Amino acid sequence: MTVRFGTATALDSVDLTVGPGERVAVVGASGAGKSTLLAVANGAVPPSAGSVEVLGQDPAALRGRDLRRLRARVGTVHQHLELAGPLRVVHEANAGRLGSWPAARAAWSLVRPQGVPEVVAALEQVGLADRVFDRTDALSGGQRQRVAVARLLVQRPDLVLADEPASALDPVLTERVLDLLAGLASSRGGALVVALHDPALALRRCDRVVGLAAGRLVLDAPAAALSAAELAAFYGAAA
Ligand SMILES: Nc1ncnc2c1ncn2[C@@H]1O[C@H](COP(=O)(O)OP(=O)(O)OP(=O)(O)O)[C@@H](O)[C@H]1O
Repeated sequence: MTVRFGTATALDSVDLTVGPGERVAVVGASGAGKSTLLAVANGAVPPSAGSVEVLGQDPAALRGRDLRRLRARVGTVHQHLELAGPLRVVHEANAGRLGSWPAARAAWSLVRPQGVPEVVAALEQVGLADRVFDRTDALSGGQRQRVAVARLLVQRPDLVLADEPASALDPVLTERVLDLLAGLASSRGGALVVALHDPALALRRCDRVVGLAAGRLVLDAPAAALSAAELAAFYGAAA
């Protein structure tokens, strides 16, 4: 599959299959195409050429309820955290499951938050249980990142996509968040695909590493077959 933005080719003839239960790190220099790959996988960006199947379905072929059902099964932590400013943390966390609620319940939840115990349990896992009714625009970058992870814990997707999910976190929280995302995917028998800039983290937390350079898939290997030094060199070579 190929993705072009105007004259720029973000992904160039990338052929990749991720199976259930896999934990895949996506590595590569800035601009290599990692975010685009994840955006294709969650159906946000359609390929310019070729095809994409997400959980056995082509998102571009789905409309209405079928598309909402597929979206409810895919959880994404975005690199640039798109948390809506004036919303409370509880609403942001609940956004993960709006797709699986009837429209009336979703709307009512903005007035009187629904499912608060599950939200609190998810926030507890990321160390933010005391911020449930705070505004998201009052949170630090790392706290926002953790709210985004809590949103996925509430959503319980079958496929977990994460774009630098721990970029604003300290080392302890980084490990915790990676644990949670991997656990979430494996508890549903699904896959985790995570873009990471830290080679050692990629090797420690994932069982497969795919590498992109200028939109091309140039590495696809079991983590056990790679060393951190080799991966670090890959970043350097791809820059
Ligand atoms: N919406 C867009 N419009 C135009 N070009 C885009 C768009 N999104 C991405 N690109 C281009 O596609 C290429 C791949 O970008 P992408 O964001 O996927 O890289 P990345 O590996 O995630 O980088 P980073 O590590 O810096 O986040 C880049 O050259 C980028 O400029």
